Amino acid sequence: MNNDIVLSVKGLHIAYPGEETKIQDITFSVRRGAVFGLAGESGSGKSSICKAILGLLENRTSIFSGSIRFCGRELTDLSGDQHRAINGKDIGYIMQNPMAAFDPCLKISAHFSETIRAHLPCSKRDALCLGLEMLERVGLSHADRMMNSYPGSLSGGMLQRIMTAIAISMNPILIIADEPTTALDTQSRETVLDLLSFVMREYCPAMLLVSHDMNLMEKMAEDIAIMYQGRIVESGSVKRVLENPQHEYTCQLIEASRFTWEEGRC
Ligand SMILES: Nc1ncnc2c1ncn2[C@@H]1O[C@H](COP(=O)(O)OP(=O)(O)OP(=O)(O)O)[C@@H](O)[C@H]1O
Repeated sequence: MNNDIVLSVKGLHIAYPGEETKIQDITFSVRRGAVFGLAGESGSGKSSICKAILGLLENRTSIFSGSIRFCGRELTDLSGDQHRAINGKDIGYIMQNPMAAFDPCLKISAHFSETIRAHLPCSKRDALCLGLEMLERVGLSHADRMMNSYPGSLSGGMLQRIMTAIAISMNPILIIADEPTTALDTQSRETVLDLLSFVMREYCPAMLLVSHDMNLMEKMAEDIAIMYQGRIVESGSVKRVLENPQHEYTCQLIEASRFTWEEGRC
């Protein structure tokens, strides 16, 4: 086994009965301390792959086969409880929509306390101390006040930072960041970019970064796979893919991302 490989996905197939798009033959690996980018059109299957890694695909509505190995351990054989022991601790998850990631009825302190105490045998007070430290680390001032706030009273950008703080509080081996810049304005995109760069510099996890945004990929990722209609149509180093794209869809993605950021800067 190559110890440098944290996540290895091989021959993954996912189908939703009745849905036309089938996710087929997905193979890639994520190295320790490196960012692997998964880019592609909407509906090509990126979130489904993340869900498969996290054990969140429902047997009732989806059929999947293939291998997903995390630090050498096969994940597709695990029970829900076994996944829950890994998710949030060894695998941190930064979701696409920060508003949807939080329970609106629970204060931020409860979100920290629940995640940390699910994995560490510590008191509520110790969990909150760790939470406060993490909020400061991701650059949020007034951490005390924030802990006492409900998600609805905070901006999307703040919630994204808090979600990142929760994700890194357990020092995960792998972080999955699913479309972290989608639907953000240019300035917020730059902030998320700084935040993810900070996470990589300080915590050095492996990261699976899912995005349409080739600018983000260029700045963050070493290697990339491009998905189109449920398949990986091109993969390689980000430098090679950007300089010499082989698939027509890759060219469109690069062009669209250039336009988006330029548009935002006007
Ligand atoms: N729970 C589900 N039940 C049925 N079909 C689903 C389900 N989840 C996803 N799909 C279908 O699977 C395909 C892939 O969806 P998925 O959300 O994984 O794509 P994506 O690349 O992440 O898209 P986006 O970038 O818009 O988030 C789509 O055709 C979608 O409609």
